[in-house]
Formats: sequence, C-alpha cells, structure tokens
Amino acid sequence: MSAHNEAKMGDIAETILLPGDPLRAKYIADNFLEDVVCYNKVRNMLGFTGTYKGKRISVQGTGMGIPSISIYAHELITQYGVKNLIRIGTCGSFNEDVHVRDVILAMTSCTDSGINKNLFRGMDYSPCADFGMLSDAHKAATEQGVNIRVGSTLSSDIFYHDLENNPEPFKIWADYGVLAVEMEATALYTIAARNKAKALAILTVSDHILTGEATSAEERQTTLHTMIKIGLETAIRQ
Ligand SMILES: O=P(O)(O)O[C@H]1O[C@H](CO)[C@@H](O)[C@H]1O
Ligand SMILES: O=c1cc[nH]c(=O)[nH]1
Repeated sequence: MSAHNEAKMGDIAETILLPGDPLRAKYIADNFLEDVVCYNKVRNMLGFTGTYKGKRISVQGTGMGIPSISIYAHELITQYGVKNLIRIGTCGSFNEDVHVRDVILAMTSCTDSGINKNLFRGMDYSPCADFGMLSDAHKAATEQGVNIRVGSTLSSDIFYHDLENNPEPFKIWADYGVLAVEMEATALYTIAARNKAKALAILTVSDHILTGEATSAEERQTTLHTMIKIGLETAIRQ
C-alpha cells in the first residue's frame, strides 16, 4: 500500500498502461484484458491487472497534469516494482500537417512546466522515451498498418490559455517542430529515467487547436482503439 494506491506488493504487473482518465483504464481492462482484478479505487484512480495474449499487464489512470502523473509513476516504480510504463493519452495538434486521429510516439517531451527547472537547478534536461520501447511501438504500429508519427511533443501545465494576451501560445513550439500538446509525458520520462525504468508516451490527436476540429465520441473510441492496441502490443514485447 502506498499513499495513493491500495494495491499490495505483487498486485501490479511489471508492465503498465497509463491513460490519464481512470475510466479509460476500466474500458481497456473490460474490453482488452482477461482475468481482470481491480487493485485500486483510492481517489477513483482505478487500477486493474489482467492478461493480454497470456502476458500479465496492468492499466491505471494517472489523472491530468504533471503533479498527478508524478505521484502515480513514482509510487508504481519505487513501491510496486513497475518497470515498463506506457502512457496512452490524448493530445491537441497545433500543426497544419498533424491531423485529428493521428497517432504519435513522443520521442522526447518539451515542457512549459517548472518541474525540471527546479530539479536541474535551472539547467535544461531532455526527457526522452526508452528507445527499445519506441522501436517496439513503431514496429507494432507498422504491423497494424498505422502510419504513426514520431517526434517531440509538449507537456503543458496550461489547458486553457489567455488568448487575448497570448494569441499564439503554441507558435514557438510548432516553429521548432514540436508535434502536439498533452500534459504528462515530461514527468513520466523524467521519473522513469531517475528510477531506471522504461517509459513511452503514445498519443492520439483528439482535437486540433488551430482549426477547432475534434473527434466525435464515437470516433474517439475507434481512434483510441488503434492507440490501445499499439500500447498492448508494445507491452507484451517488454
Ligand atoms: O487523455 P489524457 O491521457 O488524459 O491526456 C490529455 O487529456 C487531458 C486534458 O484533457 C490531459 O491529461 C492531457 O494530457
Ligand atoms: O492536453 C491536451 C489534450 C488534448 N487536447 C489538448 O488541446 N490538450
């Protein structure tokens, strides 16, 4: 038992999928895993362990934003022995050529958060995905016929911007080739690196910040299925 998780040691698999939304964790457990046991209900941050193609896999919500995923990732790795962490999240595009429904592997994660500036005493750290996992996910996507994008993404602390004072909040990131914005990968990669665990963020573009286009509820389910399958196929290769 940890401060935010009622699981007992051994309840959680070494490889875990981490959606932000705990109900997405339940959806994955209900629809993709077999022999499922729910190990956590603390704060409704649901966690489940089951099997996928015979391999033991867990799936747990992490909440939204860097502080929330930091708590869960830290406890999963340091108190439950989790070794392979695969975030499966949604993101927003601010590039004309990154489209709603695209799936992205975050090779590295920029941030506007102060978390690593604090940790590294003002110096810059480049949080990056585990290369083996990234390569496995790329292969899994290719096998599924998914034309997956690979590149840098942004973990932002801000979801709602003050557009009156800052009308183009993402322009500088787009100008430097950053593909999309979400809110957690920087922390996941940093915490995994510190604790010698492996991490990867797989992201589906759920909305386009420039055009206002967004996936419908039904479409979101289909596109999330693509990402979930890539996540699970990556998980069983660990
Ligand atoms: O879909 P999830 O995994 O929650 O990820 C994205 O969605 C949330 C914002 O709506 C943030 O957590 C962001 O990172
Ligand atoms: O963090 C996020 C996630 C999805 N869409 C966004 O615009 N931002």
